[in-house]
Amino acid sequence: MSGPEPFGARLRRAMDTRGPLCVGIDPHAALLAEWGLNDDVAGLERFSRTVVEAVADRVAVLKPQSAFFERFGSRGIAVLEASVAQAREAGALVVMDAKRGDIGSTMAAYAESFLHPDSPLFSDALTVSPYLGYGSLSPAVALARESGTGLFVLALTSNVEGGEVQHAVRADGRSVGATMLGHLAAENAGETPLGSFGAVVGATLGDLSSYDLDINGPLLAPGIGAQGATAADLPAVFGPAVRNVVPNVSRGVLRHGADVVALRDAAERFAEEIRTALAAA
Ligand SMILES: O=C(O)c1cc(=O)[nH]c(=O)n1[C@@H]1O[C@H](COP(=O)(O)O)[C@@H](O)[C@H]1O
Repeated sequence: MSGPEPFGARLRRAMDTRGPLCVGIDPHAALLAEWGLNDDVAGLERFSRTVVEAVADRVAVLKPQSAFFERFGSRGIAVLEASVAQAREAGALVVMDAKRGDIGSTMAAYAESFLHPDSPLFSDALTVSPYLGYGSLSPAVALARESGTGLFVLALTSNVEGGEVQHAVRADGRSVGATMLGHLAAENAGETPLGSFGAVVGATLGDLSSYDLDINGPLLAPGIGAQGATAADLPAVFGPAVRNVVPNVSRGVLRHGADVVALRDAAERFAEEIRTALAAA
């Protein structure tokens, strides 16, 4: 019996048809103010609905940042549920950015919250932290395989503080970040056209040629726009793995709101810069 189509295959198709851009839905209080919205549930709802309306029918991936919804408690979560459903309905894949990570039994509950088809927050993929040990993620890996969803595992994050953990060198001489990439390569072995278990690798990190980024899975690359990286940096940072990169832009697009057309144009400019960079790679 064949199960649901795996996330990696669905993502590859979306990237090939729509381009690889991921737009973040990050309703910062400062952005709500810039958009002329109140920092309340109505403002949150309007913000998220506008972003979804502007880009969910054209970009491959939308990535809501759960923290900005959790800030408003249960009513914020209700807005998040609606945003996920609307974005998926419009044909975008949704990566829930909740960065979950815990011991096995609790991890299983986190996984069910986002990756079980019956969950109100069911998403196409979830960001997870492997820093309780990669093996602690195994319930999420198992559920993702079953439900045709994916994971993005924090491997080499875009923030400078990440280095003290991710660049730390283990007794076997490999860095922690490289070890996470190795686990993901094993997870994705033999999958075509692309595995479902991705890594988060910041676009801000400069030359990564000392890392083996060939994990046969997607590389979610935040850091373009507000954090200083550009689309033109992608080939130099990612080398041959650039064709599996899903570049994320949040504030770089969102600061152009509150108008649907302005947001759409901003996303299109980033998408075009990414196309140009990849064509030259
Ligand atoms: O997992 C992530 O998405 C993530 C990982 C990382 O290493 N760095 C990083 O910035 N992010 C997220 O990516 C988004 C970046 O937003 P902007 O800097 O506004 O484009 C935020 O939602 C961050 O939480």
